[in-house]
Amino acid sequence: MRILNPMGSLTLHKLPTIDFSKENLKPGTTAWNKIRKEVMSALEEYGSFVASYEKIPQLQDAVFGALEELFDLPTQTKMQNISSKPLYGYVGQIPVVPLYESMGIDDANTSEGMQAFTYAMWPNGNEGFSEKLLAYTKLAAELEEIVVRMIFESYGVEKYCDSHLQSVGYLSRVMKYREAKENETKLGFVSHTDKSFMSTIHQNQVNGLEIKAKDGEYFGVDLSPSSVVVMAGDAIMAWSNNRIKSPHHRVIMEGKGRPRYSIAQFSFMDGTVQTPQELVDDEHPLQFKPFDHLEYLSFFSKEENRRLECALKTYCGV
Ligand SMILES: O=C(O)CCC(=O)C(=O)O
Ligand SMILES: [Fe+2]
Repeated sequence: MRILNPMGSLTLHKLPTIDFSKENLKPGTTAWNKIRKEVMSALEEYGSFVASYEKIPQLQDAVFGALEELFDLPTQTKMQNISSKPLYGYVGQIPVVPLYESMGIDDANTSEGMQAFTYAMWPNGNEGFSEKLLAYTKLAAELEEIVVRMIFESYGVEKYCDSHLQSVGYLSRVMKYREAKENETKLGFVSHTDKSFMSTIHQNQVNGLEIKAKDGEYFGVDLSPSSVVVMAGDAIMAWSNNRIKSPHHRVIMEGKGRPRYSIAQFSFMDGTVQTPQELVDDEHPLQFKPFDHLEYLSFFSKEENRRLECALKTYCGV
C-alpha cells in the first residue's frame, strides 16, 4: 500500500496488523494456524508487527493516568528507582534526547515486582498504581507468550518452548516524551535495536515510533488504542539463527500538543541464549555463538559498545 510518511514522501511500508482477539485462541486450531502464518511472515519481513487485542482499550485510561501520576513525582524521587539491570535505571535530561524521561520496573508482570517499585516511589506504596499497571503488564506478557509459542512451533522446536518460557523474566520501561520546543530536536529516542528476546510497546494516543525496513527506510507506526507493537530483540535474532532480525527503531516527536507516554516490556532469559541445533544446517550455518543474555546487556551498557553497528555480531558473531 502507498501511504504518505511524516516527511510527505511516499512509502511502501506499513506494519502488518494481526488480530489476537479471537476467543479460545488455542494451539492446533484453524484460527491459531492462520494467525501463526501472519506472525511469521511479518516477523521475517519487519521483525515486528502490530497486535490488536480487544482487552487492551478498556485498560488505556487507567494505565496512562497512572503513568502521568508517576512522572509528576519530583525528579529526586524518580531517580531512586535503579533497576537491577544495566541500562534500565532512571533516565532524564540527557542533552541528545532532552524530550525523554524513563524508569525501569523489574519483574513488572508480577505483584512483587510492581510492589517493590511502588514502595521506592511512594512512602506507603501505591495499590491503585500497581493494579492499573499490572493489568496491562500481565496481558503484554501473555501476548508475548502466545507469539513465542507460535514461533517455536513454526520452526519445529516447540519441545523447547516451555523451558524457554520458564527461563524468561519481564522488565518494563515506562517513558514520557514531552513535545519539542521550536528549534529543539524532535528526536525522542535514538535509533537502536532492542537487547531483549522480544519486546512489546504500547502508547497513549500520540504516535512517534518509527521502524527501519530492510530497504533502510524508516516508517511511522500508527497505533490504535487496542494495539501493541510486538518486536524482535537481538536475542531472538541469535536464537533463530538470523531468520528473524531485530529491527532498528527510533522515536520522533512531531508535536501533537501533548506528551507521549509509552510502556515497553522486554523479555530477558535467565541464562544462555543458544540457537537450537534444528535451526542449523548446511544452508543455515550457525551465525551466533551461545551467550549469557545478561552479560550481553552489560557489554552493551558500556559507552564504547553503544555505537557499534551491530553489537550482537561483535559480541558473539561466528
Ligand atoms: O517509546 C517507544 O515507543 C519506543 C521505546 C523503545 O524503543 C525502547 O524503550 O527500547
Ligand atoms: Fe526499543
